[in-house]
Amino acid sequence: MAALTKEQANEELAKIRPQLNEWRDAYYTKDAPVVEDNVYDKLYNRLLEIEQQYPDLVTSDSPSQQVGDVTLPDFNKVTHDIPMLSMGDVFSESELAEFNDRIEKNVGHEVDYNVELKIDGLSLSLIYENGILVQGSTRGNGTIGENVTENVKTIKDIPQKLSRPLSFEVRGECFMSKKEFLRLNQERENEGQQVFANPRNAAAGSLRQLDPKVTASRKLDTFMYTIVTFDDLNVTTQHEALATLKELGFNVNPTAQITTGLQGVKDFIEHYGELRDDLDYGIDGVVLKVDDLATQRTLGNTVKVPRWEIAYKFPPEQAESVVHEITWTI
Ligand SMILES: CC(C)(CNC(=O)c1ccc(Oc2ccccc2)cc1)c1ccc2c(N)nc(N)nc2n1
Repeated sequence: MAALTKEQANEELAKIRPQLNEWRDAYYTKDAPVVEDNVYDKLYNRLLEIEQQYPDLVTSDSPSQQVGDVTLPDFNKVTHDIPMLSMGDVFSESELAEFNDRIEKNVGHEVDYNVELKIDGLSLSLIYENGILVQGSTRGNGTIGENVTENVKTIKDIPQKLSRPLSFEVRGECFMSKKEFLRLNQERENEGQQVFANPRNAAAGSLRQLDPKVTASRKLDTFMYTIVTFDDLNVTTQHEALATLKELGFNVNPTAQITTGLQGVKDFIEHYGELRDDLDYGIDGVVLKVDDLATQRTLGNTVKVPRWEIAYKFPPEQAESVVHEITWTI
């Protein structure tokens, strides 16, 4: 970044902070985005860049100090003993290479990555006691989320009773398929109701419902991707964790692959960048996770994001008709 004087940094931050806070409030509390994710992400990364250069300019109301959604006042709140982290994100292969270099320098050798599609939904935590689902919650701000247990019990691909009496927490993404999104919006249009802007907002608006019967009337799905406590499971890699989740009856996205170094990652990104419009669920990128869990623990996490994973973000999807026009024009 071109070096800013402290004065210039202060002026730019004074403009960026309220703009990001306004966009975030609309995105989380009203379930309706006012800008595309990549516009928000780019300005947010600019804020982080400047705050990194001048840490004493960070203010408590800066968006970098509040992670994730603001929980609505009318939901019971839950505290996440282990925070639900968000993800650092990159937009180019050169930034991917920088991430990989940082990892290899830190651990001293090449690492395997488990590469996964980044599902464009909302993060969900499920807690089981002796194999029984006892709590479902949203990420909220990462530490305090919303209790949506009764709503989660209406989601058909979430097991209410596991095949083994395990007591643990699992996390994943709750999403609405494109097919269900179109059906729901058609129904709302027929009833003269406001339609949802995109499947992510439709999923958020359906899960964060005070009336579980409304949630039950919407077809929500999940892809689970994290077992938070591994002690009583002999799982040593992220890839094994996904296989264990599937074996226990959770819905797991079938595309995850282990790759060594970056070439496999780039192939995965190219492959699913092309397949994206044909998938029945929204993806907004690809997530690289250091596959070995002990290495993940060595690398640790910052306050907001794990150091051992990164999200490579795709450009925003556009309405089908617009994409065809642009293709023919080119
Ligand atoms: C990686 C993680 C951020 C989950 N992981 C965590 O939330 C998490 C939480 C505490 C962790 O460790 C801690 C333990 C104790 C204290 C603090 C952190 C580690 C990871 C994430 C988030 C969104 C994802 C998404 N949309 N799609 C896919 N495919 N994967 C995703 N993965």
